[in-house]
Amino acid sequence: MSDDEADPEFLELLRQSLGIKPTNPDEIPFETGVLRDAEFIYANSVDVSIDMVGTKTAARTIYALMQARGYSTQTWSTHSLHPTRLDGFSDLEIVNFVFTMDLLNFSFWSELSDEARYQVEYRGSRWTGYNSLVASLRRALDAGVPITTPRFWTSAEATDENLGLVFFGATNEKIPLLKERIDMLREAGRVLHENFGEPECDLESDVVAESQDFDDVKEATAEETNGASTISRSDREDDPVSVPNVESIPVEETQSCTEPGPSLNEDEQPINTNDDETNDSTTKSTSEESTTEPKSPSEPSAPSTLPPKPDFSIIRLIKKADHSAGKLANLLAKHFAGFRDEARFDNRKVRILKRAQIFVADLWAAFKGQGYGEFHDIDQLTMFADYRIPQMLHSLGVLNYSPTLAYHIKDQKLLPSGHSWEIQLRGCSIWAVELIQREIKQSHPKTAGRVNAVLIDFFLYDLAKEREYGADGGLAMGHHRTRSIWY
Ligand SMILES: Nc1nc2c(c(CN[C@H]3C=C[C@H](O)[C@@H]3O)cn2[C@@H]2O[C@H](COP(=O)(O)O)[C@@H](O)[C@H]2O)c(=O)[nH]1
Repeated sequence: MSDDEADPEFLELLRQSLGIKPTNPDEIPFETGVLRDAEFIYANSVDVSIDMVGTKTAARTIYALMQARGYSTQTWSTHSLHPTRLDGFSDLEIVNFVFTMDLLNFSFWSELSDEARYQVEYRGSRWTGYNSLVASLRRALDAGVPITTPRFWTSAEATDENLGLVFFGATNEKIPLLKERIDMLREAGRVLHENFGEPECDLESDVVAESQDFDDVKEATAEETNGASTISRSDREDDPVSVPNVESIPVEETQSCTEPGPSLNEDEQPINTNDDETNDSTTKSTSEESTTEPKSPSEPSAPSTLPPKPDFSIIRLIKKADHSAGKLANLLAKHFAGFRDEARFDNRKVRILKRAQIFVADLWAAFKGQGYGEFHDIDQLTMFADYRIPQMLHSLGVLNYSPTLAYHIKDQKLLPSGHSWEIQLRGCSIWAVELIQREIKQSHPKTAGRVNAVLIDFFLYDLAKEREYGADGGLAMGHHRTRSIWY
């Protein structure tokens, strides 16, 4: 423990002397502390500052654009690669997909040219950046590889070679930090199994409890599913929401406690590919990332076995959070080293929690604030401090850099993870989005409850993608280059 952190024993003594109830060390707080730490970083930053006039102007621009586009949680599902019920995913599959995606949602930038950089071929297009990850997960599922099933990550079949094939690219560049991604999957698989694994193989009671708890999702999505023209898999037994009663679960599944075998379960068929990916509002921004000329698929032969049992460990983790966004982010940071995105700044520990928070936010958006996505304190989440939003905020005139930092970024020099500049960029971005949010709410009081840091962040990310290569309103400067598992 360092000088700047309070001695927990001393704090406990102080609480006792003041007659305050002792705290339970196992209790997970509802507050993340990210916003408080961001304000501290902002107040002590010397190379990054926030332009107050720029912030007000940006707030006006962002509000106007969000209004004009009807930007909301619904927008998330219009991203052509994101999993949806209309695309045949069950709720369990969406939860597991989103978790896997945000477990690996980091470091996609390349030092190579646009042509030579890592790209994933999927559905006749080549995908880069974040989309390359989502495409590789979709491609693996299509091929029958249970890449989003936690139990698979620690199975004998999930060798380095097989996991490497999941992220197979169309160019000579590999996905950045491949080894770290594989380690991340294995660590998460182990932690989920140890802390949120099946209680004595009692799948039945779990499924019943989960289906009762989340009945509202069932209702909310029934309409959507009924109207779907694509093949729906909502009657799958691995879906706790759409399973009306436990009797519909095949006997082998409720009784089996054995580790997943190599056979392909009929009910875990690869996801049906929906070829219609063009009629959505975000297709433009996402397809801009893919090359125009479709290449012939040169997909690798990947492991094609699926576990016989559904894996509810992530759902159990979510349920532990009692519908609190802060608690869920804290649970992730507590249990998984790979989600513990913290740093030191000015001799103090600061929490940033980019991927833990974006997981909660993606759940919220994927389930439109209901069922697994219902969080009563979603507004306490901050923006997700990565390398795209600072770039966008700088381009909008919100963030200013000292000349040395500005040249460093412009010259595309590496910025080591944990460097003071990096923490300033991340912390000031969080605080800037908080100020933008306050400005919008102050100018438009009726938006309270409909605009928050999550939506502003998602919007800014989408805008950054739109403007990445655009001649008009293009991004003023490149992004900072930190090779990191945190974002
Ligand atoms: N702050 C923030 N950072 C985000 C995202 C997303 C994608 N979220 C989806 C969900 C809702 C949105 O509408 C998006 O469709 C990825 N990233 C981060 O960007 C970087 C990759 O960038 P590039 O190489 O250009 O793809 C990398 O650090 C990655 O972790 C976001 O939303 N917010």
